[in-house]
Amino acid sequence: MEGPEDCSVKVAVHIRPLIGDECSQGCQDCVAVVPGKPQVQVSSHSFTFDHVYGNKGSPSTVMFEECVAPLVDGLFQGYNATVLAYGQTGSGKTYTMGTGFKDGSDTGLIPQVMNALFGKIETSKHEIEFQLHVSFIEILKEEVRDLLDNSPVKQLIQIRETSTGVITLAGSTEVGVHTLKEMAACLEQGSLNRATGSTNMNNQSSRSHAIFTITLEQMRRPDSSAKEYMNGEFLCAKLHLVDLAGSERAKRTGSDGVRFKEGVHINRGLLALGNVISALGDEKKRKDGAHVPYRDSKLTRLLQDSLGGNSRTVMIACISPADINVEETLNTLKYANRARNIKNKPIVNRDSISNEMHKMRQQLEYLQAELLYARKGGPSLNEMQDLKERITCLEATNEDLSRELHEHRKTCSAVEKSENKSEGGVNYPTKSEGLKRGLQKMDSFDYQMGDTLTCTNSKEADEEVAKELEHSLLHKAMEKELNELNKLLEQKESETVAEPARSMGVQEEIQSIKAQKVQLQHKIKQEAEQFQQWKAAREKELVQLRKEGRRNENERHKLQALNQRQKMVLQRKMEEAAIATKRLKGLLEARTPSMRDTTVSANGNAPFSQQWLNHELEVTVNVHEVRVEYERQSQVRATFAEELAILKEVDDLASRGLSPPHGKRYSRLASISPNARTARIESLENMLSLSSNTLVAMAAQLSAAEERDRVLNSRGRWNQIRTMADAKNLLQHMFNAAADARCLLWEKEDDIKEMKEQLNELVGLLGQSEARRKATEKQQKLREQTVAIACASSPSLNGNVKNFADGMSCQFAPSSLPAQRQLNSTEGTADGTLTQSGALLDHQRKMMQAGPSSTGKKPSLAGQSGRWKRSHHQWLVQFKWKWQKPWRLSEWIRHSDETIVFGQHRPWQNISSTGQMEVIEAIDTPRMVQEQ
Ligand SMILES: Nc1ncnc2c1ncn2[C@@H]1O[C@H](COP(=O)(O)OP(=O)(O)OP(=O)(O)O)[C@@H](O)[C@H]1O
Repeated sequence: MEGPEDCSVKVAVHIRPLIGDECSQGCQDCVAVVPGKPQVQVSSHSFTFDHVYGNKGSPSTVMFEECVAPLVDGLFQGYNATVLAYGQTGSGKTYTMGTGFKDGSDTGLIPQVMNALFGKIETSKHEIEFQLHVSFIEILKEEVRDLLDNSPVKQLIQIRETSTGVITLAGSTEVGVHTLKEMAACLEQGSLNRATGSTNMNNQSSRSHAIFTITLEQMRRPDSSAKEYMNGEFLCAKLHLVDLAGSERAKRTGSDGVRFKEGVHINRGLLALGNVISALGDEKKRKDGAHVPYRDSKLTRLLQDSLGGNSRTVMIACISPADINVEETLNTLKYANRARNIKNKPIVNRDSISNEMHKMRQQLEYLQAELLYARKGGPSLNEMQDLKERITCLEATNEDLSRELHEHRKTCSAVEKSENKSEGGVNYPTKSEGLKRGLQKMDSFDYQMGDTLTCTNSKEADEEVAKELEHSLLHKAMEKELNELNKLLEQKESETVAEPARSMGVQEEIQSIKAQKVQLQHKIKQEAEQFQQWKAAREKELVQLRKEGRRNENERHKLQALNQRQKMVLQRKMEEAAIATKRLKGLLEARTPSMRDTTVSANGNAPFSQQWLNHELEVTVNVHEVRVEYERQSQVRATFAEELAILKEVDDLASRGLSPPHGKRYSRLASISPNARTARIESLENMLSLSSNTLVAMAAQLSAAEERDRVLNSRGRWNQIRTMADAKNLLQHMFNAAADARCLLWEKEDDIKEMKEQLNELVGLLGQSEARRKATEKQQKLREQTVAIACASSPSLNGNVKNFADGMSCQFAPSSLPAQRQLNSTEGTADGTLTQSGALLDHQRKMMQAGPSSTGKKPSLAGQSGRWKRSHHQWLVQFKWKWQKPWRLSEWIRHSDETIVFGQHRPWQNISSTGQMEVIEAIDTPRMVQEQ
């Protein structure tokens, strides 16, 4: 073992772009990178790391060269190394590491590591003998699984501890690999075997920690001169490439139901790393085991070995830039920031025993070879040495030539590419022409669809004017021609009168002129008809357009109103959320009273320790409030975003002259006019950006609360209680608070129960009222028919019967009252069936008995009917009030009985029932009256 080297964990943040789901949810990019600096800004928080990639930080393509390539170099010097990807689900860990490796794709760090590794081996294989092994395991819940196990029945790997305290994995496959292809096959096989599931944020979510370990053994060839980086004979180093499980709060992933059990473990990414970090950073905590998250402490140690300790470690903190994920992003960044403070102690691994064995093995080989040649009488050892040197020389030449060839090929392909590029350049005008055409098409489409109100579309108006002009010119021309023919005819006719001798030739001319005249008249008529037809069609078209225009206009107004209403509601909600967030911020930033201080404060308030407890409870409730609000707002935003996505899709299709496909998704939004669509898109975009700021602010406070909670928990929230008396005091206080809360909860639940019952009754009443309305309508129709028949048979009765019928309908038809008033006025429960309103009546009876009405007078049912004539709403209010203040029950009943206006008989109850009246009563007479 060589001397220690101090090395802190390097942290690089990788910001992936917004992905499909986030874009369709209307998420905004809320992560900014300070230009030219490895600094990330989210909301008002700013973090500095060793590197920042993506989102206009350094390009992701240089991540390998800057962060991982030095570790690969170190591997050849015998240093263990670890690269671990950390972050919430869907933040790009698997993508960054390449542990979802398929079909030889070389995106991701691991494929690049493999390339670099074999590249380096290739250049020094003549000096050094290399052996490579890989293992690929995943830790899912508490189990370690071998991803390279090909057997049909897979055995779980046992974690064992040797007598020297080294943690080993019994039964994990270590595959010896010789080529890049073989190593890639292992990565691919393991990637396919990984446990994946679907979460709200990632369809293909890896639900476990995956550790791909490359073990590199190096033995210097006896004749090697490669001393510059290999002091000893034998080196062994491991490179752990770790893709941790998502670090998010389990609830947000939505991995519930069947996946609940695993959901409990989702935080393990965070916990395991947290454990390692605290274990590495704080010896004391490691000893008392306060941070061991796994039941199996060996598992924790395995992770510690893999994730840090004596290796050079780079942590890539993967984050999503979407505002919807801002809380987890902030948590990740805070975590990553803490990881930078961890100091590891990388060491060069030299195994002295293997070193010795290797030397002896080589010696043995040498002696065996010598013996063989001596027996066969082959070339002497010196000759052999010469031959070997020649071979080495030839191999070196070969290598030089290969390198040259490689360089040459590279140059050729670069030239080819640039040629292709320049050829491709020829296409640009074509492409841009296509784009131009598309734009033109869009323009003309908008132009046509732009305003369908009237013929204000200037093109159509121009056409119309031209057509009318053409018609009038033609008409005038033909009229002129007709006039001329008439004149000519007159002239010819007068000629025949003046000179009858010439009449024979003139008569022919006259006939011809007359024929021409008839033809022309026919043409004029035809043209006039055609014009009229065109005009009628145009009128019809205009009427249609006006109708459509009016419909569009209505729709536009409606949408405008909807936009405004939604915006107002959203603004109000945002304001409420902002107030809650501000309150939470205040609470989080407030100086909390010390829990240890049990003295009573100077102003006579509760002891500081109790104030502390109250404060903590308030923070908890506020955090809950903000979180609930946050979830709600996110949902609202998702709805807006979905609508926006559909509208944009429809817009895009329309711009290409296509109509949206049939289906539920489009049915509601496809038919709105282009103008209304544009306005709605604008409004939705506005609302989305409005909600984004509030969401980010809320998430920032939630993250701060989580951080505060973490700090409190790590300090041991209750550690400050030192004496039993303090504990008892606080316990009593807590008990009181819990009891108060429970009582309040009981009251609220009781209220809810009451309200539900009352709601059911109201629904029942509404149903009855509706049935009555229908029956009365039927009656009204019947009556009208009777009146009509009567009028028809005796016209003299007409006026009287009609007045009588009108009078009756005004008097009796409940439908003449608005529905709400019917419900609130008299019929109410008194008209309802006893079965449906039984509970309420029972209750009422009980109250009657309990109250001063039990003075001996048996309340009449008619009296009860009067009680129910009170507004139901009033009754509800009093009923609720009574339950909230039970001690005022008797007072309320007395008051209630005194003020009740007892029922007045309905006028129709006294009317002698004949004819139609009987029918009305049969339907309208309240059951209460029937009971009576
Ligand atoms: N840099 C990137 N560029 C483009 N797409 C990316 C990038 N990083 C991740 N993605 C995409 O984001 C999605 C989620 O990525 P990935 O599966 O790597 O997340 P993860 O952090 O490993 O999630 P989990 O913890 O759930 O396994 C994938 O569809 C992936 O293709």
